[in-house]
Amino acid sequence: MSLLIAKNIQKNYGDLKVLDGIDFQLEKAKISAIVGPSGAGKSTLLHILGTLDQADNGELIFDNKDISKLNGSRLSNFRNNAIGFIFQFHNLLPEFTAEENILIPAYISKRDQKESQIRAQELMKILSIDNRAEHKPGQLSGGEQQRVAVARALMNNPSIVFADEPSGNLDSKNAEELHSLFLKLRDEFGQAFVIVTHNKDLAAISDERHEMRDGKLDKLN
Ligand SMILES: Nc1ncnc2c1ncn2[C@@H]1O[C@H](COP(=O)(O)OP(=O)(O)OP(=O)(O)O)[C@@H](O)[C@H]1O
Repeated sequence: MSLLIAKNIQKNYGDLKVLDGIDFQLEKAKISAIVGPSGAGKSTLLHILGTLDQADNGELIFDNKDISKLNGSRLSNFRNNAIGFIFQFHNLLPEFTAEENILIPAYISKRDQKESQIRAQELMKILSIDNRAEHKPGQLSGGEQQRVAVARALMNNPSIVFADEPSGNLDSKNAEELHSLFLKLRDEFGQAFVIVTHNKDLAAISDERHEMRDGKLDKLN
């Protein structure tokens, strides 16, 4: 059964037809890469699939549930519990420690504090940042900051993590480490990812690749 099914997603910005009837599916424990030229609409699609933005038309079915019509607090509750996000620039809060940043989604969802702390500590171990828990983002390397952002994305145990150019701001060694981490999370925890990327290595290790071009999404071999 598919975790996510998107049907006939359409999005225009004024006269600009950015998404022209996109169909997309994602299974559990799969990494799906979306590639394509700059301005093709990759981020727009990712934001719509991740419910950060709304399509003009189309259907979004998450875990067998039609979420296309959700809005307001029901949509934000759904998003905060079912979806994780990783961006190119990690968007960590500079005044908070690594651990506090990781805990933010749990605070928002009012999850049990003790259990959340245990989960945050487990995630920091898995991501090899447990010795950085008390550091603020400014005291962390770029690779460590991005791993904190990955832990934050995983905090509420999302069905799907959406990542927009997650290694776009990393040097090749840190990028490679991050990519290995995605594979580990897929293999050990069945985590599913949708990743927009220009990074050829990341596209190559993904389970499937799609190309955005002229408003359409094509599956590549
Ligand atoms: N809020 C908006 N209002 C108007 N136009 C927008 C908006 N967001 C994106 N666009 C336009 O939609 C098109 C697709 O943008 P998008 O960011 O999705 O492309 P992309 O494939 O992710 O590009 P890149 O690889 O450069 O990040 C672009 O022409 C962009 O200028």
